[in-house]
This record gives sequence, structure tokens and C-alpha cells, in this order.
Amino acid sequence: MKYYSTNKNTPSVNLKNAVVKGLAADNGLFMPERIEKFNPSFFENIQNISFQEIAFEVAKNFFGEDVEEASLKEIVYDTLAFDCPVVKVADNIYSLELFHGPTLAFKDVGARFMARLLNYFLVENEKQVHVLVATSGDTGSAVANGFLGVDGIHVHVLYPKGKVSKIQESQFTTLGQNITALEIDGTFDDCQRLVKTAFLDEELNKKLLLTSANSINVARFLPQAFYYFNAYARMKEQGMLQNNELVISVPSGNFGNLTAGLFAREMGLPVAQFLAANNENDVVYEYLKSGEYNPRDSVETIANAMDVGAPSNFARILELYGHSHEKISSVIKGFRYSDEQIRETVKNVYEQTGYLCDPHGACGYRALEEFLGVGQTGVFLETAHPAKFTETVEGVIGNGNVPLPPKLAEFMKDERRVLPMSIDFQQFKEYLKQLK
Ligand SMILES: N[C@@H](CCOP(=O)(O)O)C(=O)O
Repeated sequence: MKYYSTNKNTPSVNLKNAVVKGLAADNGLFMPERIEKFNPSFFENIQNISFQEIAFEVAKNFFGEDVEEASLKEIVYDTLAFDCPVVKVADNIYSLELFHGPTLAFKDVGARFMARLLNYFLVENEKQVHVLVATSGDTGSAVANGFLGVDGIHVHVLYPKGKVSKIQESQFTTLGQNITALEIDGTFDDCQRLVKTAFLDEELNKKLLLTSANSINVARFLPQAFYYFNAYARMKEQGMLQNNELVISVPSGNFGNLTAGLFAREMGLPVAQFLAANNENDVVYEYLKSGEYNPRDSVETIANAMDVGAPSNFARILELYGHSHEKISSVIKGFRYSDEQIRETVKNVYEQTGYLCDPHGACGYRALEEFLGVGQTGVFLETAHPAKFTETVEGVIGNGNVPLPPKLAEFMKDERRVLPMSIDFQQFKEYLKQLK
């Protein structure tokens, strides 16, 4: 399969190149040249198929021509060493819990898959690979953990100083080994700008093998489609759909997660409607309403992983629907919530149902509550474990007792080690130039 750039100013590449380069040479995002539809019979029996089997079928659609079947199967099965269950929260509202992986956030699926696929492609490669990753909270830890201790790969995590939760920060600043945390005096968008500029810098690219592990990278982004298929299967299996239309609500920041859902729909997954639930970083929300897209600097919110002012994957959404505002705004409905509304939702859902949402999941839940009509069933993506946001969540539910899962407590033990850096690209470049 060939991958072309959304900017269409550079030749298409094969999967290996798309994964190893991350970003296209013309600053566009790679898109697969085809999206294969499943035969409708696949969905008739999907409830009888396991998560790993479903994921393997989806993976074959994208990667089957470029990765040997047995290896692809091993990569998929090894990636999904944990479950992504669907649980009932309220009448017709379900949570797709994506926080049962090693770093307790949805990024574990894509990051683990990418780490394994990169390893498959680089087996013969002698050169050290430098993975540059910008994070507003969750990607950094998932990528750091996915690549921890992997020979020949060094991960550099850029995160905005003071703008991620304490636990999120400890998850990528305490690991040491082949993981370096760069504390950037700016926003997530500044971090993303620095890494994208590095990918396009000729001098750096002559010297170093640089790649991205953000959802820019197709190997990080496409596997996120796995859990949409599995959610449908498990809901069907447990009689949660009852012939109702399925509405999926996605807390959205860089829009990789929602875009993966759109790809799943293009492959035939029966989804009636997607909801994009934003915090106050609402550039896509505005686009959906008006057709005007004006990226701008992000603002800080309590749903910090979604503090993105220039979402990378918007380019893929435009491409998927031929840049038609009409099509995009019919498939995706936008919702936007203030910090106050997010707190209110965490509290109300907890008091009314006993379910504790994290601030991002709360946006997803609220969008469903506002949108769902008769004959529809909704599922929201619970993108991270609420304990990753104890500072916020405990204050809201008035209960200083959100138990810290042992996996998270482990990260809090070690010493935090960071390299402070400004948003000046030259400083970042000097740092990269001294690497081997
Ligand atoms: N929400 C992210 C921001 C980066 O998104 P990605 O999906 O492109 O890696 C985070 O938590 O870091």
C-alpha cells in the first residue's frame, strides 16, 4: 500500500517509509491510498470474534501488503495484551474504557503497535532512531513506555511546562534509560511545532534518523481504529445496541482518535454519528459550525490532553471528505465545554450513576447526553483513568479517595529528570545536533 501526503507536494511512499519518516517531506500527513471496506458479513458475525482477531483483520486491511502475516499477527496480539471493555453508565449511554493499558490512557494501543512495527522494519538498520514526541499529557507516557529499553531507539518527549497533571508528568520524566523529557516553556502547540520543524530540517535529517510517535505517524494513528470495531462487537454481543443507531462521542484534541473512528466508518463500521467533544480549545467546533478554520494558540484547561490549538489530524479529516464542509459537518457534530461544565459533569455523573469520568471522558459523556435522540445508543471514549487527574477529580467529587492504581503509583516513586528548554527552534536544534 502506498501512502500519500495530504499536501500532495511529494511522491507517495511505502509503509516502511511512512512509518520511519512520520511526517511527509512537504509537511503533510500520510494517508493510505485506499481504505478497504469489509464485507457486510464481517459485521453480522463480529460479536463472535475476539478483540485481537478483529484487530488483526483491521490491521491486515492497512498493513497486510507490507508486513508478513505471521509478524503482523504477533504485533497485533502482543499490542493488545489488555482489554478495552464497554461498560454501562446510564440508560443508553456506555463508556468505552481505554485506560486498561500500561499507562492508563488510550494512547497505549497506538504506541505499543507503533513500537513493534518500527522494530519490525528496523531490524536490519544500524542507525540509532530518534523518536520525537510532543505531548499535552498522555501520548508522552504511552510512547515512553512503549519504547522503554528498546535497543537502537531513543525517545525525546517534549511537554509544556506546568500544563500536564503531576501523574502524567511523572510517567515520562522518571523513566531514564532511553527516554529524555524536555520541559518546554510554552504550549503543546509549541512542542508540536518544534518537532515538525525538526522533521523538515535538512541538516538534522542528514545526520539523524528522526521519526514521530504522535498521531501524525500512521503506525500510531491507524491502530486506534481497532477499538472502535471491538466496541461495536462487544456492544452487539451484550445486547447493548438493540437495533438502535450507534452514536460515538470522542473527546478530541489533536483529533487522531476521532479520525481513526472515521476510518473505521469508511471501512463499513455502522456508526450513525460521531460527536467531537472539545474543551475550550474549539477550532474544529467553530469549523463545524461555520466552515471557517482558524487554528490558534491553545488555552489551558482541566482536560489538558485536549489543549491543542492546531490539531494535526484536521488535514486528514479534510482529505477523507474531499474538503467538503457539508459532508464533514454531517458526519461529525461538535460540542464545546468550559472547565466549569466539565467539573459539573464529572460531579453529576458520579452522583447520579456512581461512574467516575476523567475530565476528558466527561466531555464525551455530556455531548451524548445533549445529543442522543430516540432510537439511538451512545458510547463515549473514556480516554484516560480518572486517577491521572486526581487534583481535579477529587476536588470535584469532594472525596479525597480516588484510589491510585498500582501501575500509576509506581511512576510516582522515582526522581523526576527533565531538560528545560525554550520554544526557540535553534535551541532544540542544538540539542538534537549533539545526539548520535
Ligand atoms: N492529546 C495528546 C496530544 C498529542 O496527540 P497525538 O494523538 O497526536 O499524540 C497527548 O495527550 O499528548
